[in-house]
Amino acid sequence: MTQKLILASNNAGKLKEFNELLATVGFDVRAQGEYGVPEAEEPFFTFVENALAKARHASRLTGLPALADDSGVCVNALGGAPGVFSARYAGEPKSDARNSAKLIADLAAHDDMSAYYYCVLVFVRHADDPQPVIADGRWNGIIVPEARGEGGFGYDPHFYIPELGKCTAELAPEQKNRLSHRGQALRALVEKLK
Ligand SMILES: O=P(O)(O)OP(=O)(O)OP(=O)(O)OC[C@H]1O[C@@H](n2cnc3c(O)ncnc32)[C@H](O)[C@@H]1O
Ligand SMILES: [Mg+2]
Repeated sequence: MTQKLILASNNAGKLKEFNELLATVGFDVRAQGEYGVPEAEEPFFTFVENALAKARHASRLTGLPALADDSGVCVNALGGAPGVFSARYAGEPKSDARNSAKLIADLAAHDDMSAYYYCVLVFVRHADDPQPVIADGRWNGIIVPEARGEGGFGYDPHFYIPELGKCTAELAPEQKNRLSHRGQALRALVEKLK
């Protein structure tokens, strides 16, 4: 029997990627929205604390194991911003387009466009699991002002990978999953669960 797993996210882009990434792993993956779980608070200043809060919240409300992702884009010239604040960088309501526009505007006076995507995944077997399983991944790139590509989500039209000559929104889903911060973190997490 496959084990049910709640994905503690309301981000459609992430959910799509997790469904692709987890397709081969023996879990019956359900989005927290299917269970009426509302968005968790993300009050912390570290990715890992926010991911743990999201995982525990979803697990507590469903009674099922949960996997949460906290991620963001960290720009070196901005001291790592927007970082944990990536989803709401341009304020509420969340908007990928406004977040990207703010990032480009903030970088206008800078020369160093280097950045990285960072992702922490936290898996809890139950809400009070004292041994959450944690894995992370990082993907280096360059922020470019001109949007390129239709794929992915978030900052992907502006996140350029020099080795590929493409922005991450121009990659096929399998290629993004193979290389991304999220793909790296998920493969590391699955190894730990074996
Ligand atoms: O908390 P949940 O419900 O999972 O959804 P969220 O969008 O609020 O997720 P986060 O709090 O982890 O914020 C992550 C943000 O970082 C950005 N981001 C993370 N991974 C990305 C990726 O693969 N491609 C583009 N942008 C990404 C994007 O703006 C996300 O909204
Ligand atoms: Mg969030």
